[in-house]
Amino acid sequence: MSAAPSAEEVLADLPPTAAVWCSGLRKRYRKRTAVDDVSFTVGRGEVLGLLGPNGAGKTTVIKMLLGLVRPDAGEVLLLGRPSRDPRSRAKVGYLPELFRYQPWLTAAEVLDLHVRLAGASVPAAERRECLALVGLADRTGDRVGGFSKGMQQRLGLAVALVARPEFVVLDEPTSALDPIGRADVRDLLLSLRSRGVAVLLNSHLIGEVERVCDRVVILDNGKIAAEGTLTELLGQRELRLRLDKVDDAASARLAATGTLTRDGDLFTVALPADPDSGTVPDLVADLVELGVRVHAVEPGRISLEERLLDILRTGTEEHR
Ligand SMILES: Nc1ncnc2c1ncn2[C@@H]1O[C@H](COP(=O)(O)OP(=O)(O)OP(=O)(O)O)[C@@H](O)[C@H]1O
Repeated sequence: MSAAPSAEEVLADLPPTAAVWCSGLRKRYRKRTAVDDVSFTVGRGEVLGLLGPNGAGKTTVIKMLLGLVRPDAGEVLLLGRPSRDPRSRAKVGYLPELFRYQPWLTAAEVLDLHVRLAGASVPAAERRECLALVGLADRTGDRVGGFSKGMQQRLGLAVALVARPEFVVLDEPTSALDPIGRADVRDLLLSLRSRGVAVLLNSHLIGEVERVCDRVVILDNGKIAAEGTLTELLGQRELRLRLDKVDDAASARLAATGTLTRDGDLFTVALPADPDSGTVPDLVADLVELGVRVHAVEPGRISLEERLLDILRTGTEEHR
């Protein structure tokens, strides 16, 4: 008869817990309520965007998740354990909003220091790769005191990523970066997600959040004003086409792509939730083939920025 599995083996067979689970988080500073009854989850491999105006409570939530601020009420599980447990904290990478590294250290030394602080063992080649990943390959031996703001932010990203985290928290990771740097961070986030690493992204650059996040939590006055996937928050993707010479066959072709509405020569097709890359070009090619004259084709869905402003304005009115 085989021996009964150990508790470790039983745990290893369970589905992985969420990267973060928090429930009923509250925090007051004197008379000011910074965070009021906030609950959400970040799944493994999920990129969650945390949005909201200045002072909404985003950084306070992040600090409570990481055990850096003690909540007045509520609970947090980080990688399945209490957030103060060093075993979970060792697997979390954090880029704080305000940070400053020791100016007398070189980039490579800053990374070495953080690897040691995390109690991790990361081979030198991997540490160098990490600096290369954030675009600092040729500055590894330079002192941080001589770095530009954007270079310091890149180093901060390397620090957050170097100890092979399972959950990464990035508080305004691109505020000092140039457009190429921002695009690099986007690619970085997508590659983390593909490796099953969960990411919590706090950014005022809403277009950036819209491009990379699977789900968004919007905070306002310390409370969750809205949350959901982009499709839940923004509605389905639409395609708007300005067409003429549309006969029955062309109408049928349009309707086969998604629910069709028409207003004169403006046709709107609600696209499937996850259209493949051929959906739109195939439709246009078929319409042309059917003799339709295609004057314009444009995506139609409100942007996350418009939706955010709408939610915050409505919230404010409800508040009055
Ligand atoms: N240590 C503190 N002492 C007193 N009040 C604080 C402290 N930290 C945060 N607050 C207050 O809590 C509220 C939320 O602040 P928080 O920094 O979490 O907002 P935020 O959403 O991250 O803002 P921003 O987008 O400007 O970074 C603010 O009213 C702030 O003044």
